[in-house]
Amino acid sequence: MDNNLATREGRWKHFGSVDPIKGTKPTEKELMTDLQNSKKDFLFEIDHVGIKNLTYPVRIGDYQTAGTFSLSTHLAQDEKGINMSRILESVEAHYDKGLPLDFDTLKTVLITLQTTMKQRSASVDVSAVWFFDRFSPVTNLKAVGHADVTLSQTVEDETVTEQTVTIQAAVTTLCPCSKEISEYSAHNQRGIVTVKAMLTEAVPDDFKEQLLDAMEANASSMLYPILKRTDEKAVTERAYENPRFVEDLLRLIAADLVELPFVTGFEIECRNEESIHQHDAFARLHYTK
Ligand SMILES: Nc1nc2c(ncn2[C@@H]2O[C@H](COP(=O)(O)OP(=O)(O)OP(=O)(O)O)[C@@H](O)[C@H]2O)c(=O)[nH]1
Repeated sequence: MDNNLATREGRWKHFGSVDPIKGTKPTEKELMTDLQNSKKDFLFEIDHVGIKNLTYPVRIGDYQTAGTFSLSTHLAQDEKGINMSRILESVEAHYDKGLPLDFDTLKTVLITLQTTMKQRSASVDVSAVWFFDRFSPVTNLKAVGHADVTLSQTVEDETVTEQTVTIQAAVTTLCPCSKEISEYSAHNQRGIVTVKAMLTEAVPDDFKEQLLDAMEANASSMLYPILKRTDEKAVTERAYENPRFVEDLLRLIAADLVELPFVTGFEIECRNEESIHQHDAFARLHYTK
């Protein structure tokens, strides 16, 4: 074998790598131009500038999961750019085996971000799969269920000005019309429920659980990871006893959300993946208290 191929460096050169040139630009940070910090009239202030699609570990309860982050700040008219590296530094400052995915932690991240960027507002959206313990209805066997969750928050001058949570979960709906007109049986389907709730700044620790309960308890049946025969009988009969049109489910969830004191408004969409059609049925409403 060619001696040059016995080392990495030799192989790299063999495959076309070349030595770095002796450059003329500074290599020490203090001597580098800080273009982002240029000050003059740049025509417009910017509402949001930052990063998207950042994947970073988050913790929800006992489970660690992957969060997809968007983080941004305001930018004044006389500043050319933000120091983007400080966004990750602000997240890292509050990292503890994953970033705890709750509004208190997000607020501390945003205040760190706003302060280090010297801007008047900062915003975050984090989407993650929310894993939780789910027990089968009769045999009480534990397994892991999941829903999709997005937490969004904006702070201005260290005050929370906007806070929302979006939860998407799947349920069973059994068709009331089918039950009514058929000699036996009724078709059912998987319903996808999405709730975006506008929240007061103070929320109870179990705010996600309360919202998910409104979404699932009002369906014909909720979904379970493990079902033994006794569970399956209970789930099947529960669905037959609680038939729901897509409109029924939407309105019943809305009625529960109106009663939650920490919810100031909401948007709900229910979409049924129809089992007797190739299309889906859907209903959507928004409500401000
Ligand atoms: N402002 C801005 N930065 C960008 C953009 N795209 C990439 N960057 C990155 O921003 C990084 C520089 O981050 P800064 O935080 O400004 O680095 P720095 O000035 O050494 O950091 P400080 O010591 O905190 O001031 C570079 O590595 C760029 O890759 C962009 O469109 N706008």
